[in-house]
Amino acid sequence: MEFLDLPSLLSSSGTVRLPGSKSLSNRILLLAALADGETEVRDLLESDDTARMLEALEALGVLVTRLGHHAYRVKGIGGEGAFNGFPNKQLELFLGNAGTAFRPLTAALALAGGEYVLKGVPRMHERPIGDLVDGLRQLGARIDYLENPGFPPLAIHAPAISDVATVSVRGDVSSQFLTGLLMALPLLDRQVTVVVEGELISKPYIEITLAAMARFGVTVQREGWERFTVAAGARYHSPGIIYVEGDASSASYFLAAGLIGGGPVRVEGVGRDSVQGDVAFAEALAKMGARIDMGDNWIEASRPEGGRILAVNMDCNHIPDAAMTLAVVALFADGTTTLSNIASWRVKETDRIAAMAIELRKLGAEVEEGADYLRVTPVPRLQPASIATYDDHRMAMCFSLAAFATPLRILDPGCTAKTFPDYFERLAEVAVVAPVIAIDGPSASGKGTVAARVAAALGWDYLDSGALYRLTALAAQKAGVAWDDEAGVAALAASLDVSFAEGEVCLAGEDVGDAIRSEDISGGASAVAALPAVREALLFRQRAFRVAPGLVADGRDMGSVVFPDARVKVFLTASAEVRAERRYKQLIEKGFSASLDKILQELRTRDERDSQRAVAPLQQNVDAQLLETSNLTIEQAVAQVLAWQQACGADS
Ligand SMILES: O=C(O)C1=C[C@@H](OP(=O)(O)O)[C@@H](O)[C@H](O)C1
Ligand SMILES: C=C(OP(=O)(O)O)C(=O)O
Repeated sequence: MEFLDLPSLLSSSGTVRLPGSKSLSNRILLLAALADGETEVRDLLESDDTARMLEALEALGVLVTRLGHHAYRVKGIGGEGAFNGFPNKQLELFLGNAGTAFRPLTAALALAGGEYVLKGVPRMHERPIGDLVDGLRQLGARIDYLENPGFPPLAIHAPAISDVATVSVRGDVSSQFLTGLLMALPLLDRQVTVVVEGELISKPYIEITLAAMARFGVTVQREGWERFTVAAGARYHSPGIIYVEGDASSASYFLAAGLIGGGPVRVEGVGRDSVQGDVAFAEALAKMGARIDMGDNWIEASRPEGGRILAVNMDCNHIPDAAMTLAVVALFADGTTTLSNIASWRVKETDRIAAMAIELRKLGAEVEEGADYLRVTPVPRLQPASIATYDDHRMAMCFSLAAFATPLRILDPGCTAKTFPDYFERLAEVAVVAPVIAIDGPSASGKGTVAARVAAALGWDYLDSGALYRLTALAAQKAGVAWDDEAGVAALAASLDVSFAEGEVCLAGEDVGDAIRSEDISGGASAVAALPAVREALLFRQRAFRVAPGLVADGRDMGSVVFPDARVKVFLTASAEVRAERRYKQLIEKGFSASLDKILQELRTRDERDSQRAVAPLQQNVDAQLLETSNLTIEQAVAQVLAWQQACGADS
């Protein structure tokens, strides 16, 4: 599985231009398709969810022209006279996991006339749609469930339109059912009132629907949240050019980064004037201690000097998507945070209450999960973990913020494509990562000594990566896990409790420097090194050393594979003769007998093998500084690395 390893994040600041709002993009595309005239949609979100809507509209016969720079021209199919439906009347459509495509298109196609099959990804087939179908059937729609009653996939047939004037729809599972009905009603050309049954959830999304319909010339009469009436003769008319606001839910990750990492972090594209309910996330964040500044089209979040992050009890029904971000902010709070009235989380991209609880616990937090709430109690030190994302873009995005507390691995990071394909690139622009100095070099070059001393001088952590396979073999032996038990050894490798200092290698607090050099463990090291899952786990374990204030790592592939983004990369070497002499002196000092000639011979053979091997051959990378230490003392070599580090700036 694809993964992305995030190092510890130290601080945040900067500005992010938000991608277009998913909720607005898909509504505007559908309304533009149903309207008369051409609509130029600017700043459209380009992501999986909007791609599904665009594909569907084009398959239905709507002419869409891509103008570039997130602009699209949609030629509406509306016009004078009765609505005749879409040009293509018999189709199977695949709508992925896009609720904002599936629900509104179900309603529009059920009333438009035609034979359609609507499908999605397996998870979409577990997301309810029965309340919408029930509402549409009252109007005469003919819809069959192809698998489980109440769930997609659906077969839609030409309707036998009834003349009822009032229909009811349940609003307590998803507001998208009411949205879908309202958007489709102008196709009927007569007055219909929708009565909402049950407490409507996610209310601000209905405001988005009403605002979008209004931009296309249809005003819905409403009585609070209970009754909505679309008048006879209501028709969608193109507004000509329409701009899509930035996505307020996507803004939540950056605003939260502003609070957790200090900020200020500014998002552009939404602000005071937004029609999206998720701008209320800013208020929620303010309750947790953020300083929020807002303009017409921007919001900025920061942490006041010396400010703490405060635990809250909050009803999050009005911000179901952005509230997931609060659950991760809660990891940094000064007590227990409770997010309530979020039952709808259970029927979204995944069961988000369950998924959130499982993944937060992996980091060490204490979590209580209820039918419609989540309670998070943080711990002083979070632990590195591999975070599963359940094909849920928001799981990937909100958990990235936990990197302000610990390095972590995000599994399947590509799932952000649902609404935010380049999320992690944007995050990298506003987050400062823990610095790392990567020192690679041949054996006996003295890189370990230099690296450990540089780390001590800077007060940073030190990683002797060369010892890790040996340590894994030893840890497995101690735990009674066989060296060929791939999953067992990988699990141990991922959570190896090791620490390094000059001349010392500790496993669970015990110095095992000599134990890992035994012949037995050497054999174990090569056995476990052959297991792919162990290699992957150790890659993460190495990266998990990258914590504040910084890391000095030595090995053979530190700069090329493990920390390719290290700002200071050093290739530390010395002539084979000098290295042989250093090794010889070391052995003699320890009381071993040794032959200089033999050591030299062995070193040459090893150098040859290391530089010839196919995987990560030992060589100086183009971006590494050469530190030739044949004529340098250890102190001089250390001073040189420190000078390079300083030249990179204090935050490198
Ligand atoms: O109408 C919309 O654009 C949305 C409504 C909300 O769903 P529910 O009404 O199902 O809570 C929200 O979670 C979803 O991401 C988008
Ligand atoms: C619930 C979400 O999506 P959908 O539009 O598919 O309902 C979401 O984006 O968090």
